[in-house]
Formats: sequence, structure tokens, C-alpha cells
Amino acid sequence: MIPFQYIVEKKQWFTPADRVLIAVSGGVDSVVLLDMMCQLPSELRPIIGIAHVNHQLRDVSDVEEQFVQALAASYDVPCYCYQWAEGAELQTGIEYEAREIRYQFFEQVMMDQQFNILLTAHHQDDQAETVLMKLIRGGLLEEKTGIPQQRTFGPGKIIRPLLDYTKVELRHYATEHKLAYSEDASNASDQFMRNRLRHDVLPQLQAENPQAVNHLSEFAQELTELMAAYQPYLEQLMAEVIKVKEELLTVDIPLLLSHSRAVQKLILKEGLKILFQQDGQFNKRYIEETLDWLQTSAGNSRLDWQGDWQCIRTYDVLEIQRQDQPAVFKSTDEVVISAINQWYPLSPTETFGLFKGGIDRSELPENALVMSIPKAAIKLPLRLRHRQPGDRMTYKGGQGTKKLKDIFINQKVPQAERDRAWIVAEQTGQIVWTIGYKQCRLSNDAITDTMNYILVYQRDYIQE
Ligand SMILES: Nc1ncnc2c1ncn2[C@@H]1O[C@H](COP(=O)(O)OP(=O)(O)OP(=O)(O)O)[C@@H](O)[C@H]1O
Repeated sequence: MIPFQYIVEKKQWFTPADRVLIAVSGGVDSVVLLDMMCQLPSELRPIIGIAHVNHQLRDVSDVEEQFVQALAASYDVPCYCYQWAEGAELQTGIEYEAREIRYQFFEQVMMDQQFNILLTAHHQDDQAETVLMKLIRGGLLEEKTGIPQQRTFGPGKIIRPLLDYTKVELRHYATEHKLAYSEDASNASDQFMRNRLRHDVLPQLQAENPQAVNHLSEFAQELTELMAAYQPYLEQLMAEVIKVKEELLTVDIPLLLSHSRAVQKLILKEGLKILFQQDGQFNKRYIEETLDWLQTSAGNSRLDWQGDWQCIRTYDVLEIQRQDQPAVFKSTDEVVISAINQWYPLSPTETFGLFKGGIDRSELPENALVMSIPKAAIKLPLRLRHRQPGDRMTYKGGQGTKKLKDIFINQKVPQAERDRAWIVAEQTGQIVWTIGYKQCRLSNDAITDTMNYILVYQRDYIQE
């Protein structure tokens, strides 16, 4: 076991002038931390205080509080206790609430008593459990760094000096130094995921390799270091490629695409993290989806994410913003339809949706134009765009393909209407529908056939 004094000297977390508050629950970890801190030689030892929260959740809570107070007296350090009266009445969410209350109290004591550092007794097993939980729950890679050894907190910072020790080492220390401590009852129950990992999963992993806990915490440490190493590089790239202003993310597309796919993903992810700060988590799938679309789209086009956000490409510039931003409701030249059963706005007055067959016609908007086509005949995504020179399509009742221009001429469509008409192309580029004018040969009338896709276009003429 590495001597605590050695770690303190190396990390230089505090000086004798610092005022350090130690969170002591009375369990073995925090009792050991308190002892280690009090045993430091005077040239390393800061001014120490203890904070304890009596959650009143168990019969022994009061006994524990008395125990912590007696412990403080034995080391001759001040002890600040808080009795949480409401704890006894709470039925659900106790863990979360109790934790919130604890940290609020710690912060209050730090401010009132001029402490600048808070210590908690999290150790290597806590770290391994945290990493495992985060890996199991999913999320962003950078969230898998586990418990940070230090971060800002209240009027100063919080430090976890025991992250280098395993629970076994701490128990060993307690036995060796004849330290008394109490057992935490909530840890004995398998009610929470953390406890299940602690009691079932981690022991099995350790049976495979006794160093498993150590390796999980090493993983968190190395990931933290790796991220710290690439952070300045990433920040520089971000400054060149991306701008985030309030709820608008602007991207320089050629610059973004000039980097490797891995770097493109990092840049976009960082940008989205800033953009979504207030809006909770974004879906990681957006990153891949957006990059794929940027590779294949050109000119003016738009991609709608499921949810409230959309990407608008205007040649070399990508803007990501909320769908209800008025500025985006201009008619763009291309909209990619990748999701089923969802409406996509095409302009302020037009919407388009791709639905599964079998729908009831009465569920469709009254004035909608509808086309039905066998699912097997088209590949998604669909692209909605306006006409381009050389466009041809097959059509119902016709032979081979026909120039779109001739279709318009035959139907005497005015020039302005030709420019504004929407053309639906499937993934291979084949035109399946010139909306309002012609459907491709494979289309049929069977809306109720579940083997079909139903394409629906709606235009609100009244608002125009
Ligand atoms: N009732 C308490 N009074 C004072 N300190 C406590 C108390 N409970 C926990 N602590 C401190 O917090 C540390 C971690 O305890 P535990 O893992 O139970 O809590 P946590 O704060 O919920 O952890 P996390 O931050 O990982 O959610 C303990 O080692 C101790 O330093």
C-alpha cells in the first residue's frame, strides 16, 4: 500500500495554511481518511474540520452521529453536524435527496467556517463501480472518466485523496491502526445498481483477474489524461470550424470535411454538446447521420433530426438550429427523408411525410396528395428536391422514361410552377414522384396494403 504521506507530497493538494473539511459518515473509508489526514506531519497537515450529516434514515443514525462527534473530539478537530429531519419521512428517491442535502450542507459549512477544500473518501472500488455503471448505461465517451480526483466545489474545490486505494487496502489500514467504524446499512442492500455491481459483478470480475478493479480505475485515469492531452488541439479546431451562438451552431463544411472522419465526429460532438447544453442529451446517432448527409448532399439542402432540431446546408455553410426558428422556413432545394411516420416541413406552407401502408385514408389531411408504392421498389432515404436539367422518370401507363420537361409541357405547367414543384427521388436517384404531376410506373392505389409506403404531400394554400 502506497504511504498516504507520499501521495500527499506528490499531489500537493493542500498546504498547512489551507482549511480542509473532511466529510465523515462514520464508515470505514471516511474514518481511515480522517486518520490518515490527522497523522500527516505538521509541515503537510492543513487545518482540519469534520462535517457529518445525520440522515435520520435508520435507527442507528443518532448513534453514528455521536460516534463521529466522539471521533472528532479524540483527534481534537471541530465537528459540524446536520440532522436531516425530513429524511425519516421520505419514501422514494432517498439516495438522491440525501446526497443533495449532504453536499448542500458541506457547501454551507465551507462558506460559514471559511474552509476552502472538501475531502470525501471515495476509493478505487467506488471508481470501478462508477466506470462500470457508466459503461453499462451508455452515453458519451467523456462521461466514462469516472469520479474526478478534484474539481471546483462551493467556495473552493472537492478532492478525493483515496482514489488510489482499494477498499481492501482501507480495511487493512483500519485493522492495522485499530480504528473503529460503523457499517453503512444501505450498502448492504442490493436495492441499487451500484450495490448490485459491488456485491455480484465486481467480485466475479475479480475472480477472473484480481486486478480488475485496479484496471477499471486505470481506464478512467488514462481516459481523463488522454482527453486532457487532446483538449487544446480540439479547442483550436473548434475555433476554426465551428461557431455556436445562443441556439445556432454554424459549421464551415469544407473545413470540417478536410479532417479525418474520427476528427469530424469529435468536432461535431463538441459543438452539439455546447448547443444542447440547456436541452439535455442529444442522440449520438445525429453525428453519424449528419456527417453521412454532408458527404452526399450539395448546394441547398436540409436534414431534419427526429425531435426539434434541423440542419440546413447553404453550399459550404451548415447551420443547426431548432425547427421553429422562423428563418429556416424558406424553401430549400433538398430535404432528406429518412424517418417513417414523421412530417417534414418543406416550406412555411408545405409538409411531406413517408408512412407505412395500412393507414386509414380519413387520417390523412383532407387536401393531401398521396402516392402509394411497394416498399420493395424504393430504397430510403428519399430526397425531395426541385427539377434539374436532364431529369427523366418512368410514369404510369407509359413506356420507358420520359423527360420531365416534356411532362411539364404536356400538362401546360407554367414556368414558375415547374421551378417550385417538388420531385421525390429514392436513394439510387430514380424519380418516383413529381408531386402534383406524375407518379412513377410502380405506384399503385393500394393505400391499405401494408407492403406499401405511402408518400403524403400537403400544401396549405390559404396561408400563401
Ligand atoms: N452522512 C454522511 N456524512 C458525511 N459524509 C458523508 C456521508 N455520507 C457519505 N459521506 C462522504 O461521501 C463519501 C462517499 O460516500 P457515498 O459513496 O455513500 O456517497 P455519495 O456522496 O453518494 O457518492 P457519489 O458522489 O459517488 O454519489 C464518503 O466516503 C464520505 O466521505
